[in-house]
Amino acid sequence: MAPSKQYDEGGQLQLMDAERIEEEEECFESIDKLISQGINSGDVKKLQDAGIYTCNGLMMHTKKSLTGIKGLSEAKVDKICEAAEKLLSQGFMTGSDLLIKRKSVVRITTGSQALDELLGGGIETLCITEAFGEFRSGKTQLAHTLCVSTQLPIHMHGGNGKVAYIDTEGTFRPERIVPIAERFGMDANAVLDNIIYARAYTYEHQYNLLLGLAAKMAEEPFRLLIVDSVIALFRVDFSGRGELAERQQKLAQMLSRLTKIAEEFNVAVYITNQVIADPGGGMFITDPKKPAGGHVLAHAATIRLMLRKGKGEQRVCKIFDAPNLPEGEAVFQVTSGGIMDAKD
Ligand SMILES: Nc1ncnc2c1ncn2[C@@H]1O[C@H](COP(=O)(O)OP(=O)(O)OP(=O)(O)O)[C@@H](O)[C@H]1O
Repeated sequence: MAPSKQYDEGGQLQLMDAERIEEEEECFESIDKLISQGINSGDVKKLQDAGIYTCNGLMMHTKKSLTGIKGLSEAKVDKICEAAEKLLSQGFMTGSDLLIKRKSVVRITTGSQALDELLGGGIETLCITEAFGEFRSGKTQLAHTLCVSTQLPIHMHGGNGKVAYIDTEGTFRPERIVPIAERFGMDANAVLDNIIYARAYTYEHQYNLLLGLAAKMAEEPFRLLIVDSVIALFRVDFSGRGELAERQQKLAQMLSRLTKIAEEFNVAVYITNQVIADPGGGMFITDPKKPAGGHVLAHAATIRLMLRKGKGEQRVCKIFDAPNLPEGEAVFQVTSGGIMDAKD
């Protein structure tokens, strides 16, 4: 196994030896382990070529989709799934076991204590957090701050891991990372090296990037995936009412992929969303805006945050929907050093 990375006292990501990382990081079974269960390496390679790098990821595919992989017959797929089941204990678990599993959830600081408190500690791994709001409400600035804070060690409320950034609007600015890294006392170049970035131009490109990401996440310790914005390309590539059903179906597939990545690799998925006018909101609603993406997005995102502008550089975050967080709001501020607590 290649050497992986760890932080020194100053919070900087450093190379660490393979054994230590194996103890700490293994939350999935590599697909190579199927070979020890009698699956031939050629078939394992076919799975990898199809973007499946872990047994956990394999179990998230239906047999129908696996037999769609060139060279894998139904009989082979049955054998492969049986072998993967032996390596994993899927199926039912007790509530106590689940509680232990939930202990692996990492919460990554947003840079603002008030916002962290609202979120129960920060942005969680194992699920999707969505931020929606008007333009300039701070969604992308929060994404930039998370790019840096994810690399902090756990005891500094970071995620001790790398970041993958999919940008559909061309709004990522590496130069913004520099002052944010400096604010956290980190070396900006090292921080930038630990962010992998891709610009997506079509919804298909966006989906294919996610498939390719599994290979990287199986090899290196990632803790955050950002898609900014998740819906923009769908709104461009599908136009008009006639294409709405197809758009929602493709969007659902992509969101399902994001959920699986979150669970397979214990990463936090942070997506941004746009708002659309809500003509159904009625004349008594003061701000008739709602998140785009309809029910499909509403069901996929576990934690939904609504951002809006406050006075000056202040922004307000409201919990719009979350299974285990009380309703509430937090005020924060966008600064050159990223997201911080509001000054007054
Ligand atoms: N270096 C900086 N220092 C202070 N504030 C900044 C800095 N850079 C950006 N901002 C603030 O962040 C705001 C932009 O926020 P952001 O790009 O996160 O918006 P957004 O919600 O992603 O909007 P959009 O939908 O347009 O992408 C700017 O209006 C500005 O107020």
